Amino acid sequence: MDMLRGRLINKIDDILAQIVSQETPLNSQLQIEANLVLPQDSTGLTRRVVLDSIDIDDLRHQVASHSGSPLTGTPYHAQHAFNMSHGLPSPMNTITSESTPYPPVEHTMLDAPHPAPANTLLSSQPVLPDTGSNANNFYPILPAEVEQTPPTTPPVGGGRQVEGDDRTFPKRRKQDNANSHKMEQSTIDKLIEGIWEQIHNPKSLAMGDDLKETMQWVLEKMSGQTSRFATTNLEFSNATKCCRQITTSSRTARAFEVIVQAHWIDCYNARLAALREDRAELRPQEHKKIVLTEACTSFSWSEKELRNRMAIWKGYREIKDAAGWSALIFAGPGIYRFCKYRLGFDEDAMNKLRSLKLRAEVAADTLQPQWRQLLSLVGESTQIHWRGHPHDWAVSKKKGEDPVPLAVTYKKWDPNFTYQNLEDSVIDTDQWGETDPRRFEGGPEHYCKSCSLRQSSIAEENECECFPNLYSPNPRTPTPVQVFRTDNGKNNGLIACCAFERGQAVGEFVGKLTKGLADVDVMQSQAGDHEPYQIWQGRCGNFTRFMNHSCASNCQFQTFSWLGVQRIVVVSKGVQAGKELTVDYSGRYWDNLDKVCLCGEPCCRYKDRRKLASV
Ligand SMILES: C[S@@+](CC[C@H](N)C(=O)[O-])C[C@H]1O[C@@H](n2cnc3c(N)ncnc32)[C@H](O)[C@@H]1O
Repeated sequence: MDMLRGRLINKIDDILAQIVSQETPLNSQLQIEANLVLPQDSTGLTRRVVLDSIDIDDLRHQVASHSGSPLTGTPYHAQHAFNMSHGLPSPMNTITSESTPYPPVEHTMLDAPHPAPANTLLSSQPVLPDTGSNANNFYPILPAEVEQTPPTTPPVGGGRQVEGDDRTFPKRRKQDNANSHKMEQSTIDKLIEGIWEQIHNPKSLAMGDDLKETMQWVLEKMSGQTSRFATTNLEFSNATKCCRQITTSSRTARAFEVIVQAHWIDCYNARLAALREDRAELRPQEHKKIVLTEACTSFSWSEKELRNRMAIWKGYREIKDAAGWSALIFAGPGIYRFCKYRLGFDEDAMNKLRSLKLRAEVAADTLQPQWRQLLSLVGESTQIHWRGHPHDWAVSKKKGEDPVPLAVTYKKWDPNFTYQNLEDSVIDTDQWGETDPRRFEGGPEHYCKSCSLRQSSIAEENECECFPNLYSPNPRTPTPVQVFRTDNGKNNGLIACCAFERGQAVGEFVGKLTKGLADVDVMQSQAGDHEPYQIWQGRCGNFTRFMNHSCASNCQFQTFSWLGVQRIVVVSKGVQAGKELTVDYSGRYWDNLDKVCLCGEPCCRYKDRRKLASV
């Protein structure tokens, strides 16, 4: 029954999502029927059973009033629990095919305090029309489907400079019909994205507390409560902490469960193989029967019950064999459904999982190394394999290809390459002393220049939610991105492990705050009418340093002010999980740069540089 119910729910959910996104006349009804087809040797009749009828307008109204609609890409199943009984939805500088990334050109400090903006990366500048520096030169970001090739920025100064745009950043998509024909993510893609989310969530695996300790802790927290339900602020906060604690411990327990169950399948197979050798006189079916009986006795389950569970556990083992232990451990509750119904459990899915294996291990080892301790339960090595910062490794999208230490990927240009990962920009005190060149003048109160709401580092006082994943009083969680080896001559690039919704911040362009650099890649910016500054990422910064240029980029640089300090934010224009994250470096970057663009887009503006130079 469970399986039937699951299949029906999925089917009906999909139909409902389609209907809601289509035009239907007012007062349309969706009638749900089933046909009971009796065998020919019986009556030969088909009996129609009307199960229920749904008012489409009501349905559409409910979906629209819901905070996340299926049209925004949130899994429909997660939003509406369909009640079956009631029927209503409750690199560079040479013209070659291979570019050199961040060439080991010695950077020169210019004497002039306001250096010529040579070779600067300009954020979002390419989307500006060629009409000078007037603030009204607004080139709007259109929805992805209708976005046009932006006009080329005229040559200004040198090249290799990027800038942040202080106008608009991509807004979250309206819940209109623009997405109505969007394909739903496949089950495997949902599972994979779930794995990435869990790996990048520092709270997903708590180690060391056993259940008894957790219960004791919960009881202590609850002891002073005035009623069974938390009513005061403190009581509610305690209840929330208890709930979080239990949820985290049960997630850990769940990880224990899946690895032990997957391992048990290997034990079962080993026992079967041993029996085949010891009792060669028996037929294969008899060997199987003996082992099943042994297992049923120990589990105290019927054979049917055991077989049902084994079917799911075999799924866990298949996932472990394809994607490795780390993916299995971080898969989360979605894995049960995936294995139970084996929806999309095909060769294509298995190949996706195989190419995920080493990438997931790097992320798990560097972000949540305690995951390895769980492996002692199944006799596997608990040795951490990939050490350091997650972005100290350049991973491969191809299955079986080992991640490479970042420094190795720059060896041919710079044998001594090092990169220091920074959370926040650092001030080049030789240039700026202790003064942050990004700071605007102002009082203790800060209001967002974009949404006009109050910004504060105190949770209760902050109202600005422009980029909550970067700027909010809550601690930041690691961004689900990886540095990867590109296969078209661009050396490294940045890959999105999870989707980034349009308008969502991917990360802040973080590096050394300096000035006067020439002939190296820099971000050029200016806070108000203060002296311009540069952000240099040559040897220190964050993952934004690895974003390649595309003439049809899926992200853009934007200036944003948080607590009176200007930031350069990489904002998504809508990026799917598994895609390379790209920005448009702009004409100013490419000017005088003897490299060709390898973005491969039909609208590429910098692919034929030889031709340009001869004009
Ligand atoms: C900010 S770095 C990006 C990361 C770089 N690919 C790496 O491996 O370090 C910029 C350099 O990457 C390379 N690059 C980025 N986008 C490119 C493109 N579309 N075509 C060719 N090379 C590109 C160029 O060498 C460029 O100077």
